[in-house]
Amino acid sequence: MANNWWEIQVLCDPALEDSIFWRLENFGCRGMATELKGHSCLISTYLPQERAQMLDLSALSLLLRQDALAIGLPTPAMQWNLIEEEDWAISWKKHWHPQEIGDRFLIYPAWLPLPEQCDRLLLRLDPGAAFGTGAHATTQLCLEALEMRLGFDPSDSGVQVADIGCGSGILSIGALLLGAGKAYSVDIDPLAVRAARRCRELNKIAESKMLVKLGSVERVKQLIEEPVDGIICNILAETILDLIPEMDHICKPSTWGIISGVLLEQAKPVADTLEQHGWVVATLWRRQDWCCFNIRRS
Ligand SMILES: C[S@@+](CC[C@H](N)C(=O)[O-])C[C@H]1O[C@@H](n2cnc3c(N)ncnc32)[C@H](O)[C@@H]1O
Repeated sequence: MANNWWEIQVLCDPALEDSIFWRLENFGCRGMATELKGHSCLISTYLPQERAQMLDLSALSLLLRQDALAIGLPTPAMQWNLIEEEDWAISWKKHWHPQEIGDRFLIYPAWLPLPEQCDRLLLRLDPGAAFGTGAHATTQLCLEALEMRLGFDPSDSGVQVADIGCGSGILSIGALLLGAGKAYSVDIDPLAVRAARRCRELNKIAESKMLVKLGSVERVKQLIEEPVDGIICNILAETILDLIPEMDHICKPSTWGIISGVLLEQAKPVADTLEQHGWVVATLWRRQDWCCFNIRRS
């Protein structure tokens, strides 16, 4: 069976070679090689694609930068790309299976025949190259947080949510399946926008109920007629820190938020920034190295 691989390259100060090797090895990388490039060292290694998602690789890159900063060395530059001749979108389908998340959801690959019986909310996906299969801890935390928020009250049908960084649209679709009335789903990646529209169709959701647009918080601001009831945002902490001030423009005193994509060690600056912008962190959930903030306006 053919596999795709992440090819990871790190250009670093030679003094960092050992610690970077250690990090990469612990991450599950194989076949490491180094070569000198002028005064720098280029480490190349490979990781089976199913072992990591982009968010994990971004987190690894951040960790390498932090290691270097801690000992006063120049920060390394890490880049990665998928390699394999065959079309990986076809290849990874073989590895992706239905997955139960929380108490309510069954994430279900689009290409499988529908189950005859199912007592869960069937969330059908064909994310292609976009993030959001439900396999990542942060996506799971957000879906579970949505379960706590929605689905108990018939008035949820009036609830409007903004899904910032929607990827495949998994969280918007989850919110709508739980009873929310409308989702504004935005992403800066055109591939994600295409995938989210495809997944909207797969789940037979009307376009008017799930607006999928290229952009970010500012795009939601243009689309909405009134502030949203809920904000869902699963992006890396660095981006979230930039987006928090923007969120003020789309919320009202009763707006709640579900914020994830944050590594545990980044929780404090994110919590501080949220508080500075009028949010109260009601609960902080963790899974593996990741956390999810359940927030509300103060
Ligand atoms: C970790 S994925 C989350 C996907 C999906 N919401 C989930 O929970 O699985 C983050 C997504 O945010 C998008 N993104 C990154 N920066 C963004 C920004 N400033 N505004 C909107 N989307 C952004 C990326 O393109 C990516 O699709």
